[in-house]
Amino acid sequence: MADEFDVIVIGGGPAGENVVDRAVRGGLTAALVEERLAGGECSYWACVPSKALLRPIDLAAEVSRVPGMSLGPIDVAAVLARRDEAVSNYDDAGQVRWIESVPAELVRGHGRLDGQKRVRVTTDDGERVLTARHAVVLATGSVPQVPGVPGLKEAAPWTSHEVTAAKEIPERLAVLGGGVVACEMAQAMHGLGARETTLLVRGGGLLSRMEPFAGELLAEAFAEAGIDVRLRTGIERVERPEPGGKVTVHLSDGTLLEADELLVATGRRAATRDIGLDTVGLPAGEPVEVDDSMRATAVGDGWLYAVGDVNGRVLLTHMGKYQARVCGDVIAARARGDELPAMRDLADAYGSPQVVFTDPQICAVGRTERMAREDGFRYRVVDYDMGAVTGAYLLGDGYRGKARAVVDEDRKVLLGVTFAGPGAAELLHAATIAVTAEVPLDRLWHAVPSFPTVSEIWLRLLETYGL
Ligand SMILES: Cc1cc2nc3c(=O)[nH]c(=O)nc-3n(C[C@H](O)[C@H](O)[C@H](O)COP(=O)(O)OP(=O)(O)OC[C@H]3O[C@@H](n4cnc5c(N)ncnc54)[C@H](O)[C@@H]3O)c2cc1C
Ligand SMILES: NC(=O)c1ccc[n+]([C@@H]2O[C@H](COP(=O)([O-])OP(=O)(O)OC[C@H]3O[C@@H](n4cnc5c(N)ncnc54)[C@H](O)[C@@H]3O)[C@@H](O)[C@H]2O)c1
Repeated sequence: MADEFDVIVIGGGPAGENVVDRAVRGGLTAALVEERLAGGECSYWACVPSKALLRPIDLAAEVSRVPGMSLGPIDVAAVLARRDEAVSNYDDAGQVRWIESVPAELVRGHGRLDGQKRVRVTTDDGERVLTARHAVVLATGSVPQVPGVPGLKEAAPWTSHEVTAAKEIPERLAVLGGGVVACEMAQAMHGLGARETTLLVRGGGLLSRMEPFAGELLAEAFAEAGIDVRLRTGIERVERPEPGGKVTVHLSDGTLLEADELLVATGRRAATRDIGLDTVGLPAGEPVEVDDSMRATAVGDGWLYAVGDVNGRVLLTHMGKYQARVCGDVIAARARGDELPAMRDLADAYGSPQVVFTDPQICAVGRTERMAREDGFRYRVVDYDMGAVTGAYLLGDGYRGKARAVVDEDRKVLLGVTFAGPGAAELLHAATIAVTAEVPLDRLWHAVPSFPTVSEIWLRLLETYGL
C-alpha cells in the first residue's frame, strides 16, 4: 500500500515534531515516522529527565548559601518519582494527541529512505511505503558514542539513556568524559547520594568548548562537593566479570579504579546508520550536511532535508527546533512556488546559546575568545567577577562567578558572552539578543539593569569596557 503526503518526517523528536507543525501551518499534509516514543530522546532520556534530577540539587545549593536556611536530606525516591512524572512515565499519549491535533499522521515504525521521495517503514504489522509530494525530512537525532576501549562495550556501561532513567543511585560511579553530559550527570548522581563519584577526563579541563574559566569554576565546585575530577586520564581496559556487577577500570596512569557503575559520556554520533542513506547516494553513519535552508547539500532536486542532531550542526534541542521551524517554512514556501523563501538559519552562525545546568550554571552564547581569535576578529575580552555585583551577593554567601564578554573592536558589538555562576541561566537570553541582534555597545549602555539583580553584571561589563 502506498500513502502519499506532502512531507514525510523520519524521527519524532523535538526537531521532527516542529517541522511537521510548521509544514502543516504552511498548508501542507504531513506524516511523522517514529520508532520509539513521540517526543524523542530529549523528552524521555535527555533534557527533561536530566533537569528533573538536577533541580533539587541546584535548589539545595541555593538554600545552603543563605544563612538561617537549611534543608534536610534529599528524598531520593521523591526526586526519582518526579523525574518519572516529568517523562510522563515513558508514555507518549500526550505527544500523540498533540500530533493528531496539528493535524499530522503518526506512523509508528522504523523509517528508511527508499530512493527519491520514498520512505519504507517497518511496522509491527509489516511494512508501509510512503511517498512524498514535496519533501522528506530526516530528524533521527543522535545516539551515544562508546569508544572502542577493550572490555568497555562488553561491560555494558551506562550511557545518558540509563543514567537519566536511573532507578537507583550507584554507590560508586565512574564517569568517562568531561563534557556536558558527564558534568551534569556526575553532579546529579553525587547530589542524590553516590558516595564516590570520579570523572575520568581525557583533556586538561572540563567543558573544553567553553571559556576555560567556566570549567575551572565547575572543577572547584566539584572538588568542594567531593567529586573526584581526574584530568589527563584515559582508560585502557575495563573488566566486569558479572553483568551489572562491580566494574574495574584500568587507567592510563597504571592505577585501577573500582566502581559499581560506569557512565560513558563521550559524545554522540548522528543516527544515520540504518536509514537508507545509501539509496540516495549518501554515506551511512555520517551526519547529513545541509545548507542554511536545511536542504541536504549532496542530494539533487532539493527534496531531502535534515534537522536537529542528525545534521551535526549543533546538538541542542532549541537549535534543532529552530532549524525545524526554518525547514518547515522553507518546504511550505517552495511548495507554493516561492523560489527564495526569506527564512534561513542565521542563528547557528552566531553561535548558539547553551546552558549547562550544573551548580554553578555555565551559560554561553556566540564566540569564545578562542573562536574569535581563530575566526580572525579584532576583538577585546572584558571580564568581571559576578560575585562583586550586589544582586549576586544578596542571592547568597560565598557567591562565586565570572562573566566574560568578547567585543568585536571594529564594529563595537558583542561576539560572545559567557556567564559562570549560580542561577546564571536566566541571564543568558539577554546576551543572546545582544549577540544575535548585534546591538551596538553604545546602545546597549542604555538598557539599564534593575537593582539589585545579578543582571547588573551587564552594567559592570560595559563600564569595564570603558563606557
Ligand atoms: C543527557 C542529555 C541531556 C541533554 N540536555 C539538553 C538540554 O538541557 N538542553 C538542550 O538544548 N539539549 C540537551 N541535550 C541535547 C538534546 O537531547 C538533543 O539535541 C535533542 O534531543 C535533539 O533532538 P532531535 O529531534 O534532533 O533528536 P532526538 O530527540 O534524538 O529524536 C530523534 C527521534 O527519532 C527517532 N528515530 C531515529 N531513527 C528513526 C528511524 N529510522 N525511524 C523512526 N524513528 C527514528 C528516535 O526514536 C527519536 O525519537 C541533551 C542530551 C543528552 C544526551
Ligand atoms: N545542558 C545542555 O545543553 C546539554 C546537556 C547534555 C548534553 N547536551 C548535548 O549533548 C551532546 C553530547 O554530550 P556529551 O557530553 O556526550 O558530549 P561532549 O562532546 O560535550 O563531551 C564529550 C566528552 O568526552 C570526551 N571524549 C570523547 N571521546 C573520548 C574517548 N575516546 N575517551 C575519553 N574521553 C573522550 C571529550 O573529550 C569530552 O570531554 C553535547 O554536544 C551537548 O550539546 C547538552
